[in-house]
Amino acid sequence: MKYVSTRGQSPELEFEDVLLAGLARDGGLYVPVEWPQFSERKIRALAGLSYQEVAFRVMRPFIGPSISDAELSTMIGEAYASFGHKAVVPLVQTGSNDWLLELFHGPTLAFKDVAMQILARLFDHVLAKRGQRITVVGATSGDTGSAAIEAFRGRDTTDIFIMHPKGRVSEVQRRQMTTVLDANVHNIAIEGSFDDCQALVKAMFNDHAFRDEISLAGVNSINWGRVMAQIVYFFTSAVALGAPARPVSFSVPTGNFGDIFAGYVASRMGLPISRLLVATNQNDILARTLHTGRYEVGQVMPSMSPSMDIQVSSNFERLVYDAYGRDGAVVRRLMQSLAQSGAFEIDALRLDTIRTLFAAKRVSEEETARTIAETLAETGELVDPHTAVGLAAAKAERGDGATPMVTLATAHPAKFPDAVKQATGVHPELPPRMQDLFERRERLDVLPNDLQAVEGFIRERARAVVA
Ligand SMILES: Cc1ncc(COP(=O)(O)O)c(C=O)c1O
Ligand SMILES: N[C@@H](CCOP(=O)(O)O)C(=O)O
Repeated sequence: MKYVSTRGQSPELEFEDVLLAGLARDGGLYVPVEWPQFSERKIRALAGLSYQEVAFRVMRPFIGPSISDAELSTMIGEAYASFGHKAVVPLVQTGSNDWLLELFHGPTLAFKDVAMQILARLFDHVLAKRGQRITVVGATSGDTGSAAIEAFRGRDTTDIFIMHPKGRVSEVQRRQMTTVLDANVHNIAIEGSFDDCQALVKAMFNDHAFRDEISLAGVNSINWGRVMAQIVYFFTSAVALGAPARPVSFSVPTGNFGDIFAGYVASRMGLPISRLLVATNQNDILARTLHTGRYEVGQVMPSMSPSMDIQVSSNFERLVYDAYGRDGAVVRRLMQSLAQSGAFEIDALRLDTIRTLFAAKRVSEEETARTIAETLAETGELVDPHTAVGLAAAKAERGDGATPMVTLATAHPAKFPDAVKQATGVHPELPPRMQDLFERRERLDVLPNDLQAVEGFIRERARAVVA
């Protein structure tokens, strides 16, 4: 499989190079040149397989022959061995045709573990083969960072620098990152928002001299490997609910558009998905875009679902690229407009195409709190605020209920204890292995939202620096 940049001005790359490249050198995001196709027969054959077996079959077509079947199987087996549930991502029924897909049974209690655990192993495999070291730099609103740190800690091939917005992640999220004291782990609290952190990552990728000097790599969902691994659970859950014979809808709590884009890819691969519901909190740029066609960046408003406090939603570029017939020149023009004026317009024709699969709903803070309380009362499930955003959107948009509606439960409630306690009076407990999280020592550095300052800090500490 070859990969192209959404901006059309970078050379085509093979999987292993895309994995290490992160952002394309023209500023675009990599996507496969074509979507692998799963016929009805091939989808039917997934029924009854383990999560690991489905993961192998879904990811295999995206990964080149340089990684053998045996190597890939081993990596998948190791990646999911640490999950706290045998099904890896269990489906829980919450209504007559309503389901929660629990994606939080990994080591750091959020859906990011599903991709990050395999991504780190793929990185290690490729780097060991090439005798190469890299410097991973990531931006987080709380969950990507902890999952990445957990997956990459102690690895010889990698230094990892994670930037989070100072004071804007939950205390559990912060401590999950800052109490990991391995020498290759570096936490930076940026004086700014998640969007500032993400803009810094992109600016570092676009600073080609710096990028080459430190062998920069990315683990945010700009990295195709992240999206690829997230496609798997759309397949496992849809097949469990009757696909290919029966279409399924998904409500996806959305920020950076990576998770829901994985659902879109599953649909392009042949999985019968009836609706993909973009569920946003009050930071509703995506809901506004799907309603009006105008993608316009506003001020980030802190919310009780802080991991989705995002205005610049990276992966939307991948959807725009497809919607415009994979025309890199159009994407370049739209992204230039975004950089210059903070907005771009999608024309009516493309918007209609997007709306054939996607719908969107903004969920207020009040609705989120109410949904956490109602879900506990009606189903006995304690859900986190991000999942509650998905549930509230699903309830509002589910129509006559004839199609199964799967809401992605993206984080464990114990990551956001204050919001959950306030809504329900119940304090969600961390699993026993994390009970001492609040007693562990923290290590982090605070830096201004300034590219030079951050690059200087990384240059000083990264071991992959070319002298
Ligand atoms: C708990 C949680 N839910 C939902 C999201 C949104 O996912 P995405 O950014 O892939 O849209 C995030 C972060 O991105 C998250 O951490
Ligand atoms: N919500 C995310 C933000 C980064 O998203 P990513 O999927 O692009 O890594 C987080 O928790 O950090």
